[in-house]
Amino acid sequence: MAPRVLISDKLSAAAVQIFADRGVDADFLPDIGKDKARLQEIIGGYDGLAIRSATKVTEKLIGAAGRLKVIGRAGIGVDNVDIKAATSRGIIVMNTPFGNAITTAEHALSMMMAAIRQIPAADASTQAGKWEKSKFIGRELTGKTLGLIGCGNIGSIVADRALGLKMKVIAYDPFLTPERAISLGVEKVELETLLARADVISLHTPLTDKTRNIINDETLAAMKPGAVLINCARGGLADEMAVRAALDSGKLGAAAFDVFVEEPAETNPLFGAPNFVATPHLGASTLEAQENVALQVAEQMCDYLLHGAVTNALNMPSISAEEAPKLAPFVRLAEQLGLFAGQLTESGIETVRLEYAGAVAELKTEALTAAALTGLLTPLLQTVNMVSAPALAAERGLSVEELRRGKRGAYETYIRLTVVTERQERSVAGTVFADGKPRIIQVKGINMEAELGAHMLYITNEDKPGFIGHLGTELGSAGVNIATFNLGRSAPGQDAICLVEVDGEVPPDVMARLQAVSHVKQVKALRF
Ligand SMILES: NC(=O)C1=CN([C@@H]2O[C@H](COP(=O)(O)OP(=O)(O)OC[C@H]3O[C@@H](n4cnc5c(N)ncnc54)[C@H](O)[C@@H]3O)[C@@H](O)[C@H]2O)C=CC1
Ligand SMILES: O=C(O)C(=O)COP(=O)(O)O
Repeated sequence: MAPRVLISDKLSAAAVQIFADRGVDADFLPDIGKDKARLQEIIGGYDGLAIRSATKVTEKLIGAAGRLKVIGRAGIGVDNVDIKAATSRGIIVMNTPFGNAITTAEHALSMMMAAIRQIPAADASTQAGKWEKSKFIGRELTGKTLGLIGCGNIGSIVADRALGLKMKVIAYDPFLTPERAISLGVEKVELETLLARADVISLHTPLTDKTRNIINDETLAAMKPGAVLINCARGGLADEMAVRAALDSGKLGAAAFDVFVEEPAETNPLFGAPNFVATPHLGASTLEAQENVALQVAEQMCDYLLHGAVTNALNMPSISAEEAPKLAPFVRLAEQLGLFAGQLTESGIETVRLEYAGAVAELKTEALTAAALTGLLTPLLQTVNMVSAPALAAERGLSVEELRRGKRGAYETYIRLTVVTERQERSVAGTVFADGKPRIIQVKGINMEAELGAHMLYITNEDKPGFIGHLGTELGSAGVNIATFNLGRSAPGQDAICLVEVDGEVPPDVMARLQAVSHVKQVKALRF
């Protein structure tokens, strides 16, 4: 059955076309994002949700989205998505980090010019028949200092264009490297310096706990008198009441905002303030940007839903369409190793160590570790997948170690998973043969070669004559058919392990009889 996607915001029709071309059923309901109740009712029927900023993907909505595998944001900001809730339900959240960056940078520059030359007010006055030439005296940008708070994708495009306008550009961004600052032609400064020196300040950070209200009474007081403030990033970066007061007092010469704490902003403390310019979250709204982000998000969502390829996800490492098929058998192996160890481990796991040897070490091992953790946590948790497993493991205080090494021993490539608990260390290793099927090649240091079926018996025993016959008789007389039988031992007469695939569940009374077979130490039924 084709995957189903809901487009719940106003995406360009280009997205609908991509979904259709690639064989994904897409329902284009661009107003439903704003109808929370209706969205909640229907979301359960979809594998993918494509959004812009109007749809709020809350924990409650995610709770009703039983089938959802991917949320695609046609744009940059994902503050309207509860990523933590999505992650713990195993849903990938992806965005399109570059498609609308130029357009948004251009909007920030338009807002800067509009504010500094009072274009909206001059326009209204002129069209009202007044000719107030002396009322609208502006300021020149050449030679002025632009202070960027946040110099990532959009901030650096703004910097490039502002340098073309002969402005001096300074930037406060803790993650901007000195080398990058030099190559952009901007001076990296601390926030206090930026506030003290900038004639125009433009915000280009995401909204986080650190950036919320970064523009407040205190930072406004530290600005130059008559400074101009631009916000085309996120409402909430500036305290709107404080900005209003600064405009009223003349401390701020002008401000131009595209984004507001509450959106849609039908009323706002800033509306009507002197020299204030507003647009309704238009930063990304050009034909070019909307086509870019719609095409990109639709392609990314199709790649994931149809082939398991992951691009621009915020809660999962990227896996290209080329890598996905190479990775798939190792994902299965890693998950089986995790399931194996998870079912055998009774006490609390402290550390999980994954060793990747040979060719597999060249693949996206982060994804394989996520698959191993999925298997490991499956016996403990109801729903877990590669997206949620790393976060769930971290929540449980599990320390995860990854080692990568060249080919070693008889196998071209293998994965070994070691689980360390308070009491013991237990390892299980496996490989993928040319047929693409995973095999277990070592359990607790004992070599063997076993394919894992749906129902397995894991038996530890002493390597003594008579054991196999006795075991076979018990299973046969209980009507349990043996599909495969694999043995390994540390040395003749020493510890041995037996992995038996059986054609169905083994009843508890038969398990008890197997446990009583001579030389058996432990019998455990495992499910894969
Ligand atoms: N108005 C609109 O329609 C649009 C708004 N946006 C918004 O623009 C903002 C920037 O987007 P991008 O440049 O693509 O993001 P980005 O992630 O490329 O850049 C953000 C920069 O902010 C910096 N940063 C993070 N925390 C900081 C802090 N505490 N202080 C100073 N800098 C900090 C980061 O180091 C990074 O360099 C986002 O909030 C995004 O949602 C994006 C597109 C359209
Ligand atoms: O991409 C972003 O972060 C934006 O803010 C654009 O929002 P929009 O898609 O126009 O609702």
